[in-house]
Amino acid sequence: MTSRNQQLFEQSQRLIPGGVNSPVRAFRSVGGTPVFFKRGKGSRLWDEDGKEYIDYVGSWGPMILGHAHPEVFAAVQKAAENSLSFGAPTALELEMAELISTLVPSMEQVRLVSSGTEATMSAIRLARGYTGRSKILKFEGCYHGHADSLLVKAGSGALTFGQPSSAGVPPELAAHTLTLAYNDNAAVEQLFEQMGSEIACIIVEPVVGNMNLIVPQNDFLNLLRAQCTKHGAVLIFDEVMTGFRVALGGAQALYGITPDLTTLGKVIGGGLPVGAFGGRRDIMNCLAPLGPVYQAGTLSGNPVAVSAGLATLKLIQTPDFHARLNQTTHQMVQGLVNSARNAGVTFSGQNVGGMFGLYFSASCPDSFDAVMQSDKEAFNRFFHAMLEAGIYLAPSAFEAGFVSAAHTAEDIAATIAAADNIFAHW
Ligand SMILES: N[C@H](C=O)CCC(=O)O
Repeated sequence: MTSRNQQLFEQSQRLIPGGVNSPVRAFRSVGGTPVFFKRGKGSRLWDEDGKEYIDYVGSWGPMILGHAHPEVFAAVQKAAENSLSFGAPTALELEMAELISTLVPSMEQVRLVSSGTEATMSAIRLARGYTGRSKILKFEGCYHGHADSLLVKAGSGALTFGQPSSAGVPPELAAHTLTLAYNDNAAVEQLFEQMGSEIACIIVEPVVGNMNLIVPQNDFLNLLRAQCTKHGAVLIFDEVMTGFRVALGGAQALYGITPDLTTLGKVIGGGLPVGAFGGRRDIMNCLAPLGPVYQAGTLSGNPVAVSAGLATLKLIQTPDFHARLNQTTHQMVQGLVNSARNAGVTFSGQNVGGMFGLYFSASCPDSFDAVMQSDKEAFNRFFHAMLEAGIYLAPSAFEAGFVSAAHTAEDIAATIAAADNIFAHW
């Protein structure tokens, strides 16, 4: 009998390209039918066929409190009663800007947008406008949303489908995007030596979550800071994924580095579409209406979305929130690593706070090349076996996973037990 998931996917493919509204949802690299979800509560999801899952995708990061948190829901309801949108300033967005500036002090000024892509795209334009330079530097396998300048050697879905650069990006524009290997200090130094005065900015995921999970090594982030300062380039930390997740103050607080600009998304909207970019006042003052860099948005600072974000940000400030999230995530990852080791399966894993990476390789990769060498077929097999067991992992070997505060000891034990069973029959 055809399941409702399958029926919905067949119908969707007729009306929506690939049947999905974002490519990574399509299960293309892992194969099979994407799951159509109907309901979520805490750490759990239910699909259209009524099957229950423990969720480690968390809507790709925003659901740090789990699904349908009552306080977030109440805040949304209250805001919605006053109107869904004004297209004008509100006290709520001021409250959000104040909170962001307090939690992420490098963000002296903030502008709200509606997605991570808008945040990074705007930050790049601002960096170019501020410096009067055109070239930008990004790192292979890092993904900063789908704006033209940033879809060059990109991670996430672009990498999952084997096309890390996109058709439709004019070559003349892509030529302004320079790419180097993440964690390659010598290459960065050499590039800045050769053409530092032409580079407007470096944009980097301080912990990469779009080519699986890669952590910065050998003082990489410090080196980026030093090179930008020396050559007058703007350092942009793309904290869309890491912001409020790896630590309350994001990766910049965890590693003690101050970027010039920061981009935020995901957790800041608590599951509704909010993004933000911000940083040094002198740079932010180049934005219209004060300065010559134009950036705008009809729904920017939307009151309903901002209220979900504010409620979420308030709840994650409770003492030990991030320490507990880190501990839960670490226990889950180590459980899977032990389970594979006991069965003699080549597997590794690591986490930074509530973000984790699982790899079918002997050790955790530290570069794009190392990730590419991991066993993708083994990942796909593991993914499907876990899905069958009711554990929902990201449907790609190139995406980080996420744990929420709603994940319980029972969830972790059930996840490890599922992996024990899978690896025992590997
Ligand atoms: N890695 C992407 C965002 O962070 C996954 C979400 C998407 O592209 O739909």
